[in-house]
Amino acid sequence: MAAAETIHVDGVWQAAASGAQREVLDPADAKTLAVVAEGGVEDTDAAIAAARRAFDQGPWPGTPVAERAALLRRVADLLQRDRETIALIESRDTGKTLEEGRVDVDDVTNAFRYFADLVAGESAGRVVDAGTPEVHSVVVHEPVGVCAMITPWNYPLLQASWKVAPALAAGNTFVIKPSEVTPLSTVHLVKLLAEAGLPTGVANVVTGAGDPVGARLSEHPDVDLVSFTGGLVSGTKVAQAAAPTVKKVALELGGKNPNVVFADACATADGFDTAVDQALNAAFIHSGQVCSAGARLIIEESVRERFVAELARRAEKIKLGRGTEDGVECGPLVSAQQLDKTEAFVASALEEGALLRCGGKQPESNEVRPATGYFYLPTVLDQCHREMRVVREETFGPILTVESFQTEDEAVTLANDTEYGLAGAVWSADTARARRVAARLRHGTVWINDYHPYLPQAEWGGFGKSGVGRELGPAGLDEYRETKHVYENLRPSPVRWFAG
Ligand SMILES: NC(=O)c1ccc[n+]([C@@H]2O[C@H](COP(=O)([O-])OP(=O)(O)OC[C@H]3O[C@@H](n4cnc5c(N)ncnc54)[C@H](O)[C@@H]3O)[C@@H](O)[C@H]2O)c1
Ligand SMILES: C[N+](C)(C)CC=O
Repeated sequence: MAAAETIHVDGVWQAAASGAQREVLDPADAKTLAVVAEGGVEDTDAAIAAARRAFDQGPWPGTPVAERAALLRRVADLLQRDRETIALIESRDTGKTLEEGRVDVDDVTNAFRYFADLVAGESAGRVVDAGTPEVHSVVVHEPVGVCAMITPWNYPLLQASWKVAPALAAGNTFVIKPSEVTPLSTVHLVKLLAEAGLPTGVANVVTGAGDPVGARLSEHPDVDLVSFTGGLVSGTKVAQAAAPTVKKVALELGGKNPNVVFADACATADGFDTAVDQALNAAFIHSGQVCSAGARLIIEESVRERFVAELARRAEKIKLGRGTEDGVECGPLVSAQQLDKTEAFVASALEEGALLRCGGKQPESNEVRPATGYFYLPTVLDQCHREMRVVREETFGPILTVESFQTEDEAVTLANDTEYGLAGAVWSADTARARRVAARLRHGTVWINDYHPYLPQAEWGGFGKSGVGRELGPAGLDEYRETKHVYENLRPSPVRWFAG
């Protein structure tokens, strides 16, 4: 496979039909990391046609479930074999630390193993009691068909695996379009699928821009389902483009996620230490470029000053640098665009009256800011309120805003005061209160006394404008299946509805 042959159609790695290429940049120094094919409509149509043929005429949809599960387990083994290679690709492409890259590979592996076990453990269908022994009635699941998958740059392989693993488990074929910013690990995954023995044409990849590649996938009549993970603006366009063909649409969009801390969680030294540490983890892991980032700290007023002072002290000590270097805790932002966006959010927050507690600029030291890398200091903005743009919109950068409350009702109102509804957390030493608040939060995932864990067995997705549908868990498999009722009359006879 030559450098720019990153389009995979019908088992063949190839360059873009137009010959166009794109440079993928290393966000730590803005230098070229790789050159990939810049696919267009022609490449996308060819990939869809291959996936269509593989679904309509190929063996995969009819492959016994046990064999599909076995293939998924082989992919999991290959992912673990290549763990260091993939972690390095992911770290250099996204800027995240090598250790975060390793965790991603393990989570991806677990997703493949989970969906293998899930389908392998299912019964072939659900027998329905039709009320008479003369009828055999059964509800079965079948693959949806050709799936289009569009993924973001922050967790390229992880978000791909939450689509690819259930889609294959269910017997679908697919075309995947990774983010043009970070396409490299998806290309590697598709190579592993071939190595594991997936039939030709089942897995196709087109590297290229959202428009035209993602747009074409969304509108194409031969695509039966489009599963998108990314921002609200692009997700809305995908839904609009998909509507005329009434294909299934799954959207995993952004969040503006509250991290609610009650004073009782901070009553002991250990409790205080844990809540501060986890607030840092919530907001700044992967430089805040996480859909579920706890970017809004909503804290009980009585502990606000002590909590925020300690938080800012620790945030200032976060070690920035190239994600592959030992000891580095936060890498750069992924692109110049993300850096510009972060700077603009901080500037608008300060204009609107926020109090800067730390950060608020790029690091000055060359040691942590090599050449033109896209680094930005972890930033804490105190005295924020709901009218501020930085509180309402997803910043997707290393910015933590602080709001405070006096009562439980006020905490819940603030936490739900967002058009999104992806994730959030509540910290309290009072179990009854923590559960009461969790029950009132309008978010797809709620953590009590924790932040960020997700499990392949548990559905992931959002309320409100955080999306439509769920990934992971049994519902994450059902996204990729049609449900069919087969009603078999064992003693057919005339119904005589018509006399003649
Ligand atoms: N809910 C989740 O699980 C989850 C997970 C990760 C990221 N995200 C969200 O993703 C966003 C960050 O990722 P991003 O900046 O890559 O998002 P993005 O919306 O800019 O891009 C996502 C993908 O959509 C493609 N795209 C862009 N325009 C398109 C169009 N018109 N038609 C079809 N596809 C198009 C892009 O090329 C990319 O592959 C954040 O909002 C984040 O919250 C959500
Ligand atoms: C879904 N998650 C948390 C892995 C990545 C979100 O950006």
